[in-house]
Amino acid sequence: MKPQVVFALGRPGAGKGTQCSSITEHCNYTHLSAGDLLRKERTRADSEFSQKIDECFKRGEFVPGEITITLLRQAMEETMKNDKNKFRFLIDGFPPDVENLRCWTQVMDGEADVRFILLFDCSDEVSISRCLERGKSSGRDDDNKERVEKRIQTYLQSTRPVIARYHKEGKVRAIDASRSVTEVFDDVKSVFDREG
Ligand SMILES: Nc1ncnc2c1ncn2[C@H]1C[C@H](O)[C@@H](COP(=O)(O)OP(=O)(O)OP(=O)(O)O)O1
Ligand SMILES: Nc1ncnc2c1ncn2[C@H]1C[C@H](O)[C@@H](COP(=O)(O)O)O1
Ligand SMILES: [Mg+2]
Repeated sequence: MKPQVVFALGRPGAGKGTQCSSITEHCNYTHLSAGDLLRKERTRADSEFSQKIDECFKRGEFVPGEITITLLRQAMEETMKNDKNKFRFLIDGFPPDVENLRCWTQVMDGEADVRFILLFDCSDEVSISRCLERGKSSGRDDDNKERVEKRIQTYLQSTRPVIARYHKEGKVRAIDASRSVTEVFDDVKSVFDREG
């Protein structure tokens, strides 16, 4: 089966990771977080990509699409090799910019279908307050006010153009992510029920 992909995008702390975990429990989707795959690869001593990933993270730049897509592709192939029924993927935090989107289109068009984009919509205030709260226990070095504000600016400048492109194709399913986890998930479930 050709992989069926849903991208989850939204401001930092919008709840992408939280909702994606629930989706995998209720629907037959495998959750892949681009950020988590990159953070893991960054620490692998034998990785051909770790140095480049480290440089990009330190500079606050996005890792080139070639690397991120290689990791996503490996994760998808591994999942499908273990269970051929697992061909539905929920990819969280990707594509973060038009360069990564261009690369995805070049490499993956024909190999995977992008079904729709789940857009978790919330204000800057909600984004900041959730990241700061998460920062009390997450251990993530980007969960502080300065870095979150910078990540919001990057989201607006770099990720919004990606969303605009998918919007033109009628593929964006926007959800008000500022409500409670359960209320947001009710809407998420409705989207998956409708889209199949
Ligand atoms: N609807 C919600 N209401 C209140 N808190 C929430 C909600 N959804 C998630 N949270 C909490 C859980 C986390 O501590 C924090 C951020 O959620 P998380 O799912 O990690 O966001 P995210 O994956 O979109 O952020 P990032 O892009 O930074 O990884 O907010
Ligand atoms: N190419 C990339 N795709 C997604 N995320 C990337 C990429 N290059 C660097 N990153 C960084 C940006 C953020 O620091 C994290 C995103 O992780 P998240 O858990 O979604 O906040 O990864
Ligand atoms: Mg996340």
